[in-house]
Amino acid sequence: MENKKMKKVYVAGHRGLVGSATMRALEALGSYEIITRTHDELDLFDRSETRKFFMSRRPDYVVMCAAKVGGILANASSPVDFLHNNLAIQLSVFDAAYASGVERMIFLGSSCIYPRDCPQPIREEYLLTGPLEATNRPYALAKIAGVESCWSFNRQYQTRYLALMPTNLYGPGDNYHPENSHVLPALIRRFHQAKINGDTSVEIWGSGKPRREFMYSSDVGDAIAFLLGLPDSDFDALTAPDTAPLINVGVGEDVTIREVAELVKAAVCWEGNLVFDTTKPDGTPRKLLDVTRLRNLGWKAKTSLGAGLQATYEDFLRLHGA
Ligand SMILES: NC(=O)C1=CN([C@@H]2O[C@H](COP(=O)(O)OP(=O)(O)OC[C@H]3O[C@@H](n4cnc5c(N)ncnc54)[C@H](OP(=O)(O)O)[C@@H]3O)[C@@H](O)[C@H]2O)C=CC1
Ligand SMILES: C[C@H]1O[C@H](OP(=O)(O)OP(=O)(O)OC[C@H]2O[C@@H](n3cnc4c(=O)[nH]c(N)nc43)[C@H](O)[C@@H]2O)[C@@H](O)[C@@H](O)C1=O
Repeated sequence: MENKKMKKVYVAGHRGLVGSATMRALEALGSYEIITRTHDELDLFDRSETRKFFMSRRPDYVVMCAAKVGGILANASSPVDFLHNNLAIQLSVFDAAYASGVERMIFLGSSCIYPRDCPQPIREEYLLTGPLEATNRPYALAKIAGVESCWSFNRQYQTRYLALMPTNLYGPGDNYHPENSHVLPALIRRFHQAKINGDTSVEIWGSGKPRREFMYSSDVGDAIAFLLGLPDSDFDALTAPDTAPLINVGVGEDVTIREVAELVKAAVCWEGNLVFDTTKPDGTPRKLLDVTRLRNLGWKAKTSLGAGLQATYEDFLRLHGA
């Protein structure tokens, strides 16, 4: 029987929300040799060190989960960091991946790269058809540059780089910072604190009317493992030089922020009133992804919002105490 060499996968940002979910999914498969570096061990801003690492370890595949990431307020208050940090990391990794002959790369974009007011659900071809949402324009532009890098390398050098556009994500090990995090971890923390303190009301940013599509991080990890492991014919078709190499990753349904706040309130078992602070930004009114392309390849998310929230709250309790 043929003894096939295990593919060596470098998961960049393996301790983050998506990176840790990717690690779980790839480790469960048992068919890859996984290599990692913490931020302290390898700062991906450093192009020369990044190139040295790639040339010495020679990964076959790369999953690019390292990025500057944050919620609506973090994006609005540190636009330079969201633009420049992401561009810097991307320049280092694309350069090193090409120089060292990486066979397949999965780059992580985000659903916020699509135009603010584009038709719903959002199809991949709506990219660059209209103005972006102001609260995350710098981050979105950096990520659009990442998609364009994938496509440009595929066109100029016949590489196989694929950009995934995940929807809003949440799950174990998320960032629970009160101001800088995304809505779900922020609300888990705030409702939990209200329960401990015996508070009778909790503040929710914005009007509660924006709609968001939420995906549990283990599902995005599974989607990454699924796409990374596609047969050559399918992966080549997704990354062919004449094709925009991007694919949406979502669950196909969304809820309002008011509805998700009610779900978190129930998961935390807290009784009280929601108070909407309309001095805070709403951001994009809606960004529901069309996931037909991914479903046609044979992948679908498994975790319901209710089950994912319960598991995430249990993880929060483990990390931050009951
Ligand atoms: N979270 C979400 O809702 C969504 C995320 N995405 C995308 O998924 C990807 C992963 O996001 P997520 O897991 O949430 O982010 P996290 O912030 O949880 O993880 C990012 C990881 O990148 C590492 N990192 C950041 N800067 C550097 C650097 N200069 N050198 C080395 N490592 C670095 C971080 O390490 P350290 O903490 O030590 O700095 C961390 O481990 C991103 O590209 C993001 O845009 C897309 C859609 C939604
Ligand atoms: C993943 C995605 O994440 C960001 O975009 P966003 O979807 O707007 O993400 P968010 O989770 O921060 O907010 C979603 C909604 O929820 C409301 N909201 C209520 N109360 C809280 C709250 O307490 N915290 C936060 N953060 N939001 C709250 C908030 O006002 C908004 O209407 C960008 O980084 C973008 O670049 C990106 O990629």
